[in-house]
Order: sequence, then C-alpha cells, then structure tokens
Amino acid sequence: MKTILVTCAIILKNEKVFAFQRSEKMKLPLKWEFAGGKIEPNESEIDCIKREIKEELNIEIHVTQRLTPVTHEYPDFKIKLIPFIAKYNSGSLILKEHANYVLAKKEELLDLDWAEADIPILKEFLSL
Ligand SMILES: Nc1nc2c([nH]c(=O)n2[C@H]2C[C@H](O)[C@@H](COP(=O)(O)OP(=O)(O)OP(=O)(O)O)O2)c(=O)[nH]1
Repeated sequence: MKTILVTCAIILKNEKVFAFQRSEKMKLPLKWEFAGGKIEPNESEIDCIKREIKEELNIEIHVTQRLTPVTHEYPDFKIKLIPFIAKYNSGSLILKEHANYVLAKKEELLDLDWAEADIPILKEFLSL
C-alpha cells in the first residue's frame, strides 16, 4: 500500500493547545487531529505545514520543533504523519474545513476521540 506523507502541527497559544475535529464528510469523520495535510511534490515539510495551516485555519504559525514521525495503517490507506510543535503567530482563526476546535489545556487533550495515528504523537508531546 502506498504511504501518504502528511504533516501536522501542535499549535500552542498561551500555554494551551489547539485540536481540531474532522468534519463528517472527511475521511476519519469526527475524529480529532492536529491540523495539517498532505505534502505536495517538491514541497518541504515546513512549507507544507505552514501552507496547510494558512489554508485550513487562516492563521500563521512559527514552527519550533519536529517530533517523531508516525507510520500508521488504516484499513484503506497508510500515512506517515510528521508532527511539528508550533506557536500561534498571527491571523484570526477561521475553520475552513473542520467541524469544531478546542483550545485546551495539555491534560485535557487525552479526553478527545483522536485519529489513531495521532495517539503516539500526543503521548510524545505530553512527555516533553
Ligand atoms: N491533517 C491531519 N491528517 C491526519 C491526522 N491524523 C491522521 O490520521 N490524518 C489522516 C487523515 C487524512 O486521511 C490524511 C491527511 O490528509 P488531509 O487532511 O489532507 O486529507 P483529507 O481529509 O483532505 O483527505 P482526502 O479525503 O483528500 O484523502 O491523514 C492529523 O493529525 N492531521
């Protein structure tokens, strides 16, 4: 099965963390995730995450750290999810694709129903 390369960002604002709920119409409907998306041909990981965040959320971020990528096989596709920690920089948040979002305390994040591939990423983040 072909592996899709996807970046995602753990975006921090004043010690809190943004999480986003996928819409009913997307794959993995209503699961929670860190916003991001597929890397385009000839695009760097960092360019990808900045572009996706601008497109999906209308905000600019400052990337500070790359965490450990996670390869995960869902029943019908396989992804390599490349996580970054980032700080909210500017812009007002507009949800262009997601159903909902929270700006949560770190310890509240585990209560959400996450996409499976995000679980190891969340655990690494919480252990930092
Ligand atoms: N953006 C993002 N995608 C994630 C995460 N966790 C996870 O399993 N995924 C999956 C869901 C999607 O199938 C794929 C990301 O692609 P995308 O966000 O550009 O995809 P999409 O919903 O437009 O999907 P598609 O219908 O075009 O395939 O990776 C995550 O934290 N962030």
